[in-house]
Amino acid sequence: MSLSPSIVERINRARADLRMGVPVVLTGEGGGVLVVAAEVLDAARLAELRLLGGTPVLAVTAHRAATLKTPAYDGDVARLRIPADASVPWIRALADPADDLRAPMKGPLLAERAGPAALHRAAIGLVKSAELLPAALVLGLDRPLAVAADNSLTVIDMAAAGPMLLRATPVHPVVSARLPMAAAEAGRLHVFRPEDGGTEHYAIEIGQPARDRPVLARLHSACFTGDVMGSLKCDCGPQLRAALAQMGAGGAGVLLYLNQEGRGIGLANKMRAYSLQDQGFDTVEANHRLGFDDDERDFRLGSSLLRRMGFSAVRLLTNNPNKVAMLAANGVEVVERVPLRVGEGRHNAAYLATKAAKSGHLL
Ligand SMILES: Nc1nc2c(ncn2[C@@H]2O[C@H](COP(=O)(O)OP(=O)(O)OP(=O)(O)O)[C@@H](O)[C@H]2O)c(=O)[nH]1
Ligand SMILES: [Zn+2]
Repeated sequence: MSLSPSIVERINRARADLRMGVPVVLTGEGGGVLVVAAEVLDAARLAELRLLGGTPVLAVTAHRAATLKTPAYDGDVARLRIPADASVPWIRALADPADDLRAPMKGPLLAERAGPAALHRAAIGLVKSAELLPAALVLGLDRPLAVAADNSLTVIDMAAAGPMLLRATPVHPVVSARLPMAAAEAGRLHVFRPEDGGTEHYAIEIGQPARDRPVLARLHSACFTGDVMGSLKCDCGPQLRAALAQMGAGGAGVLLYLNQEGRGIGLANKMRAYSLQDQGFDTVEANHRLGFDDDERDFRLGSSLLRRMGFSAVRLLTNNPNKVAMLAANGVEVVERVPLRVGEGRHNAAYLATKAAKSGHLL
């Protein structure tokens, strides 16, 4: 076995680089490109990047391009040309909708149509998976490997990385220990670690549920604001507590606490979405203006964890039919959907109505 990092490990290293503002080199169809996450771009790096020659573009999603009133010629992606005199705040404003209403962008923005966009799409995928705004400054390189070597940059070969990014990351148990809780004294917390070095996820097992019968289960996505701070903007905190209480009362259950904050966009982006909601956009529109899909979660994770724990059938506490469908599609039978309607109030009524109207949540 080699001591050098595998492709999966290099992808994770690239995520860390991108979060710090360090460029990453992607190679594949169309040669090679240098990528910097727009959110953390600074003037010094932009100046260095310009010295390499060529015209950088900002790769954004079609959702963000629609907000910027620019056509997305590459389907789900648009490549916006960055003028030679563009400043860092100007580039950031293309990526970040915070000031869209106060200072509408001065157009017209020019989008590239020629050439492949596969590496641009990959760049967006990488910055997104690093929980940054989905926008990347991308510069085509004539000699990508030489630029990477000269500057000690991480290189990701997309031919090797692509399949890795598409598959569900395997998760492995790390430790478990007894955890008596107010809702259930017979609790146990299991920690699972993904193989790609990403965030750990937790399972709370209540009682000793039989593995050969459907278990009362909940897939709960992390919500720091609701679960911990008691936010009234969503129903997550009351749902978490009600699910544990129901499992405690019945003597058995399993609650997966999945670290997919903000439907998979991370807390910083969720707070950006909240700020847009204060400007009048609903939860789905806010995600789109930021450049995200409505829901960026990978629900395959829930089925992997359940199967890893030996469960193959569940009675699922949820109002979200996508969770039911994704479990079924990934080898966990949902014998019953158990509705979980709690915590509705003045501050979250519109949020819940939008989820029902636009995201298919059941009332
Ligand atoms: N992006 C975004 N995420 C939000 C917002 N409000 C809550 N969330 C996140 O939405 C997720 C809600 O998770 P869950 O309660 O497990 O899922 P759900 O899709 O509502 O389905 P059920 O509760 O099972 O019916 C959490 O990750 C929250 O952090 C919002 O306005 N924007
Ligand atoms: Zn919440």
